[in-house]
Formats: sequence, C-alpha cells, structure tokens
Amino acid sequence: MSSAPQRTPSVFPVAGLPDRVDVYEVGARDGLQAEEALVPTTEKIAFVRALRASGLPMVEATSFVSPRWVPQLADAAEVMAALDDRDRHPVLVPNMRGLERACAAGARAIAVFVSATETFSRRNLAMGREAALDAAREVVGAARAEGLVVRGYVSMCFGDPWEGPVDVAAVSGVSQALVDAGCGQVSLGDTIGVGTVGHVRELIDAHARAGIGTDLLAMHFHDTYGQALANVHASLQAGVTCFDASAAGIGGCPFAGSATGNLATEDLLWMLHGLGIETGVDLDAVLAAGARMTGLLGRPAPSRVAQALG
Ligand SMILES: CC(C)(COP(=O)([O-])OP(=O)([O-])OC[C@H]1O[C@@H](n2cnc3c(N)ncnc32)[C@H](O)[C@@H]1OP(=O)([O-])[O-])[C@@H](O)C(=O)NCCC(=O)NCCSC(=O)C[C@@](C)(O)CC(=O)[O-]
Repeated sequence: MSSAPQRTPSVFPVAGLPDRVDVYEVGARDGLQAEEALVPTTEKIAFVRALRASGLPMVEATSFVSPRWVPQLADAAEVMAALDDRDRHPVLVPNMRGLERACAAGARAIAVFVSATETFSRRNLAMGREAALDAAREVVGAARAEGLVVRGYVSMCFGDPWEGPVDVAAVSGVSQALVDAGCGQVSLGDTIGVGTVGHVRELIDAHARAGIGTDLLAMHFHDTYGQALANVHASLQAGVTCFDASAAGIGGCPFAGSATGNLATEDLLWMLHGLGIETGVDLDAVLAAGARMTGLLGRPAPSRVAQALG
C-alpha cells in the first residue's frame, strides 16, 4: 500500500468558537501588489474567478492606487470589467481619484486604508496619519452616497518597522474614526507579522472598550514570524468571525520591507475545517487556483498545506 498525504483535516470541534467564519480573500490584491513578476491581466481575471467559484464570499480584485506606486495593479479597470457580482469583489481605493476610477470601472465595494502609525502612513500614502484619515473620510462619504459597500483597513496595528510596538488605544482610535466615517467593517492589519496571541486579545479588548464589537472586525495577519494561525485562534476565542487570507500565501507589502506574505488561505481553511467551523469554501479549488498562480510567479507557495498536498 503506498502512502498519500491526508487531504482533509480530521474534525474536532472546540466549544466556545464560532460555528461559521467568512474568509476574505486578498491574494489578487495584497498578494499580487507585492510580487515582482507582472502577471498577465487574463491570468488575474482567471485567478479571481476561480477563487470566487471556490466559495469564498469576498474576493478582493485589485487596487485603484497610483500605477506609478503599484505598477503590478495598473490594469485594475480591465480586471474589474471582466468580473460579475461586483459587490463580492472589493477594490482598494486611496483617494478621490481612485474612487472615481473604481466607480467608472463598475466597482460596488471598496476598501480605504490608513496606518495606525505616522511613518508608515507617509511611506504608503505620501501623507501623515491625520491627513490620510481626512482623505479616507471623504472617500467613504462619497462611496456610501453611491451605495457602495465600504471596508476600512488599519495597517501596522501591532508593530511598525520604523516606530516599534504600536499602542492598542492608538489603533482603536483609528478604527473608531473609520467606523464613524461609515465603514461597515474594519480590518486590523498585522502588516509585518509581529503580533502574538496576548497582543491580539488586548487589541480586540481595546476595540470593545471603544464600542467596536467583533461583529465589526476582521483580522488580517501576515505570517512573517509564524504566528498567524495562533493569532487567528486567539481571535476566534474572542469572537471574531472574519479573517483575511491570501491564496498560496503570496504577497506582502511593497512599502514595508519586513512584511512577508499574508496568512495562506489554504492553511486558514485547514484549521477552520479541522475545528468544524463552516466556511462554504472548497479547499481543493483554492489549492488549484493558488498552484496556478505560484506557477506563473515562478516560485513555491508559502502555504504549508499547499506544500503538503502539492
Ligand atoms: C495616495 C497616492 C496616490 C499619493 O501619491 P502622490 O504621488 O502623493 O500622488 P499625487 O496626489 O501627488 O498625484 C501624483 C500623480 O498620481 C496620480 N494619482 C493620484 N492618485 C491616483 C489614483 N488613485 N489612481 C491613479 N492615479 C492617481 C495623479 O493624478 C498624479 O498624476 P500626474 O498628474 O502626475 O500624471 C499614492 O501614495 C498611492 O497610490 N499609494 C498607495 C500605495 C499602496 O497601494 N500601498 C499598498 C496598500 S496595502 C496596505 O496598505 C496594507 C493592507 C491594506 O494590505 C493591510 C495590511 O497588511 O496592513
């Protein structure tokens, strides 16, 4: 009898965790923005479609940022034009110019992004934190007036490579500003992956003290220090039910040198399914989409599940 890797996890539910979780896929945006290789537009479209067909409820499609800053996503309008159910394909928007481009391309859901720290704000958006919040407020107001679904990202929620550890109250203050502006969900980014379990709990508690419950939160972990899945588990225990992840674990952030790829969608699904938590997502379909993309990028998938089953 030949040996074969186990293809689905054994299921052992743990009391006190959510029954269902939404996995918010960011590979086509957060993933591809940081890859050196330029992926053909047709392949990006196929990647987004395959991920959506796998059952992922939200598949971020691209960014309407300056193409000079992120040339990898300069074909944002062409990608959007090829997609259906656009309320399931949010796009990143940094300013009013980005919102105009996104709306012209037919976007129905957007995400604004601000940093919890001053230095990263200047490096990522060429403006300070308060100016970035003002710009986000303007974009969110205009997008809501158009009936768009709006998410807000906060980056550098745990640590910043220039400023060091980040105060949880500073992060919840930024989240509060985004919720007040009209964001329906705030995604807390561990952009450089330095967060640990107790820190995660403290950050979620700080949000609760600011009146932002787990129903408004998503967690966005990068796996730089190998803590992403532990941090997901701590977030589940605190009641969070939405997690960002990237197929195959591709990506990072081009403006934060020490950031590696996002938590891999496959690894997240393996853990959630092993806990008996429903996601509605077909792991094999995500594996296939991720394998095709890493093949195009010419590198192995960082995802441990993809490595085990590849
Ligand atoms: C905000 C800017 C544009 C300021 O950049 P700037 O250079 O100060 O821009 P500007 O306003 O001076 O404009 C310069 C030129 O860019 C054009 N421009 C201006 N805006 C746009 C636009 N939207 N789309 C297309 N073109 C645009 C504008 O029209 C002008 O064109 P010109 O007159 O010279 O021909 C720039 O800094 C930028 O695009 N930054 C985005 C960088 C980025 O995408 N970073 C990665 C995001 S991921 C992240 O932050 C973390 C996250 C969300 O994944 C979660 C986590 O892990 O923490």
